[in-house]
Amino acid sequence: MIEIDRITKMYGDTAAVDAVSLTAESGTITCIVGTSGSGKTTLLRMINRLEEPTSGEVRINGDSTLATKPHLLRRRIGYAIQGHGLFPHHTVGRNIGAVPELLGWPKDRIRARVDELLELFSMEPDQFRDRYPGELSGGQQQRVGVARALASRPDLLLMDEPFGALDPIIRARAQDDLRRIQKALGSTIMLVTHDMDEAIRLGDMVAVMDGGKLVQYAPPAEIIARPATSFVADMVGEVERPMRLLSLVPVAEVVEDGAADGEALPADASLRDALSACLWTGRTAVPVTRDGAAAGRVTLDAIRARAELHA
Ligand SMILES: Nc1ncnc2c1ncn2[C@@H]1O[C@H](COP(=O)(O)OP(=O)(O)OP(=O)(O)O)[C@@H](O)[C@H]1O
Repeated sequence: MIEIDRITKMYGDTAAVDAVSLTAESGTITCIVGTSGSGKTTLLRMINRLEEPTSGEVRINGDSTLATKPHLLRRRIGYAIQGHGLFPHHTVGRNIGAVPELLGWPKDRIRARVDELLELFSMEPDQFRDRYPGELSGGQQQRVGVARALASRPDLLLMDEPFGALDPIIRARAQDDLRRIQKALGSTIMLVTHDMDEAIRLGDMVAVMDGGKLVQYAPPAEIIARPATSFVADMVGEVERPMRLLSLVPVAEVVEDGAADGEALPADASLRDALSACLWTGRTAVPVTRDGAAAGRVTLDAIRARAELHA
């Protein structure tokens, strides 16, 4: 569990981060979202003490980060930034194994971990282990950067706009990969982004920052349905709220008995996908499959009911 307790950073008379408190459960993703200058990066960098707080503290599994020397703390906390920061003259394998090497892991354990991570990130170890960063695409470099941050099984992974440099299609894939890998490894992640879509898509919890203050800390569905301030509402975007709500609900939640014509959707597709399928085919229901077998249908009425605000 990560507890951020009234943490503040002053630059002169200005609070870049103003008494922010939040608790993140282990094994979850927390997305910190806000406009430029709202204090997101400063908040993130106070967690691994790249910035020292003016006041307040952070506890990781109950221990204050102030009790550990910063360089030792940073070995327990992974850090991935936009542009990945790989060592250009080291192979992919050495890049990923950098922190385990610092921690003195035996060579065969490092090698096994590097291969395990490459496989998780869908990069064939034999093909990629000995390449140099310059021989990879931008998306592959970014994956190696995240793999490196995860290599020592850190208590916590901090990510600052990790997908900022990727084009939209690769970015969506990178987000899906991160979600899958986070679930597989049970990692705890805090991720900074200025993109509300990314925060909603990735976060178990979303922390919205404005002018150094935490203005809302809630699950994505609540941020969309009940924005705490007009700033949060603006970030969510009024017109897009119904579509955003639909994108959070799997078809499985509203599937009903019965048949429908047309191409079936898997039960883990979102209601946004189902709506799109209905509109595109001009039908009022789409069939649903689970593990390849027919599982019923989802109707336009059921989708509509979930897109309306019940606030
Ligand atoms: N070293 C510093 N000295 C003085 N002011 C600083 C310093 N670092 C950050 N600030 C100020 O603190 C505020 C918060 O900055 P921060 O980088 O945390 O914002 P951010 O939300 O991450 O923005 P961005 O998305 O643009 O990176 C800004 O007003 C910034 O100018």
